Amino acid sequence: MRIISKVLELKEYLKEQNENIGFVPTMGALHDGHISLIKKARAECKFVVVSIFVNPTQFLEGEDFDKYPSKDEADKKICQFAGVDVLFLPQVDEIYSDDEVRVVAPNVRGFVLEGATRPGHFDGVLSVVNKLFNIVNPRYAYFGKKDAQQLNLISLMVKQLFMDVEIIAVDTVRDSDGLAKSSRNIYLTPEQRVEALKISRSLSEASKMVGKRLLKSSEIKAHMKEILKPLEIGYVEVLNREFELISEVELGNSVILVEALVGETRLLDNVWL
Ligand SMILES: Nc1ncnc2c1ncn2[C@@H]1O[C@H](COP(=O)(O)OP(=O)(O)OP(=O)(O)O)[C@@H](O)[C@H]1O
Ligand SMILES: CC(C)(CO)[C@@H](O)C(=O)[O-]
Ligand code: BAL
Repeated sequence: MRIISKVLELKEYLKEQNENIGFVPTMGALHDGHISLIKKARAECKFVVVSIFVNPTQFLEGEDFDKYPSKDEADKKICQFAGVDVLFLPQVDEIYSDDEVRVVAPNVRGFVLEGATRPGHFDGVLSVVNKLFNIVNPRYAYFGKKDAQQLNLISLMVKQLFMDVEIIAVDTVRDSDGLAKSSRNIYLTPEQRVEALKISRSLSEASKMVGKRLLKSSEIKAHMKEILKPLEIGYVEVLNREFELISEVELGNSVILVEALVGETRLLDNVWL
């Protein structure tokens, strides 16, 4: 595995590889969710690039940019073990300059759900993903369904900017008790971790309701909100795969999403039905 920090060095190195590149962008502190993205890329592509970059522009003032978990040595070992060809570790001052050309998230889809609690977050995500795609020039890029809105907006960017990359969505990996793996789970105390299980439970209960053909969004949301008590709920929504609100679950075309605060940690989860 080559570890490269410089943009031009990476571009030169990738030019020598005449293979389709599979790309997995991350912010590090790698866990089984990231590993499943990397494994899928490894299985499907001859050449795999992983990036680790804690992107400052997607954090709002007062968020956890300065304390975002970092596990450099463990991350390198994980990538090596998973058969990654290149680990890209760019520096902030090479990725960004003072007066930037900007990518802006769409007015509606970029400012609802996560975008409502974190206005501007998706401008930062799309800007950096755009830059990373231009640097790596991947044929396939792998993103987790856990961050469903991010996945939706990146797919939209690729389509609307006519980019030559295929976005591959990867299922959410969970702990054995159901909690979706997330780098931020390490912020949880043991008690908060137990509370956090209400999030995945609310979604599995929602799936059961749908299994019994109770499809009304309002009923599903009310039931989930009961289960989530007393957590502070960011949102509970039933959407179609185009990310539009729907009043009834459409099987094969729906996503139920939750965001809740556990202590000070904002956790996301969703189920695709
Ligand atoms: N549990 C998971 N299952 C599958 N993919 C995941 C999971 N968690 C994260 N990913 C995906 O890994 C990629 C990198 O995500 P990131 O490095 O932000 O990790 P994260 O665990 O989502 O971090 P955070 O705690 O900040 O949300 C994204 O495409 C994300 O959707
Ligand atoms: C896609 C991403 C790597 C952009 O910084 C980040 O938002 C993430 O890790 O999900
Ligand atoms: N996985 C989402 C990255 C973020 O919360 O900034």
